[in-house]
Amino acid sequence: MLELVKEPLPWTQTELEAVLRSQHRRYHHLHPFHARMNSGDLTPTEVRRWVANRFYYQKSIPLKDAAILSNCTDLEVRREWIQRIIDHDGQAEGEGGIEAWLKLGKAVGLSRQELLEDQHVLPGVQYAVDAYVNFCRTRPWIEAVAASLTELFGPDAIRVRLVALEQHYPWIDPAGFDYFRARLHQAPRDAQYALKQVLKHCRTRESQEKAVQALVFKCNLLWSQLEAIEQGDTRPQEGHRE
Ligand SMILES: O=C(O)c1cc(C(=O)O)c2c(n1)C(=O)C(=O)c1cc(C(=O)O)[nH]c1-2
Repeated sequence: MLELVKEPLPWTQTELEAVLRSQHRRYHHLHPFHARMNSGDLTPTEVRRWVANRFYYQKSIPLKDAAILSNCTDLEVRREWIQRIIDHDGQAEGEGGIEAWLKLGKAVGLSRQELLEDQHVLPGVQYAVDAYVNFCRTRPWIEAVAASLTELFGPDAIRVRLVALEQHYPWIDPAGFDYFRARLHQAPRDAQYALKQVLKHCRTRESQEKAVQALVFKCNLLWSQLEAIEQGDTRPQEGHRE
């Protein structure tokens, strides 16, 4: 007898948005490392480890956005999305988010060279971030757009972090915090645009579930990144090898 396989009904846009927003529970603001950062308990070594390793994420963001552009067949989306690359790279020397993160590096005692040469990048961070770039290179562009939706949750976390850094870490030059201030207006704009695209393009239940999976994947990357940073370098140090 022929059995009809019932496709699950698509979610409405409101339902899809609610499922996407509910992934907040997986976001890295809940990680113990961020909790310790916000209560002022990180040592200078741990702050530097975080800044140096997050720089690897920051500098990979334009690579993943360029990958999205290269896969995106929609001219209007490309026209908007390109702004993200400009925000990070700037349009001239001394501009852009990557430069601002280098300034944060300087404020915590890390040289440009140390950051640009990945001198302190942990294997776990490198693998996690590279997996995100690879995801955006190989998956349909709308899934990569969905993965960027962690930025729906970012501004609240950054607001709390900014106050905590200024309050608990007086040894950091506050000029280093400009990066976070810029993200407070860039991230909501970016997240709203990305959400609009996902709601518009993901109309079947299958594509909607793929979008949610992409967001979960991205939350897991951010979580793994902090796990590695929390753990620190467990490799044998130079001179201690057999
Ligand atoms: O500091 C943070 O907690 C945080 C989180 C995220 C995020 O949620 O992915 C981003 C950023 N910062 C950020 O600075 C940034 O440029 C950025 C780009 C993206 C993205 O996936 O397109 N996420 C984030």
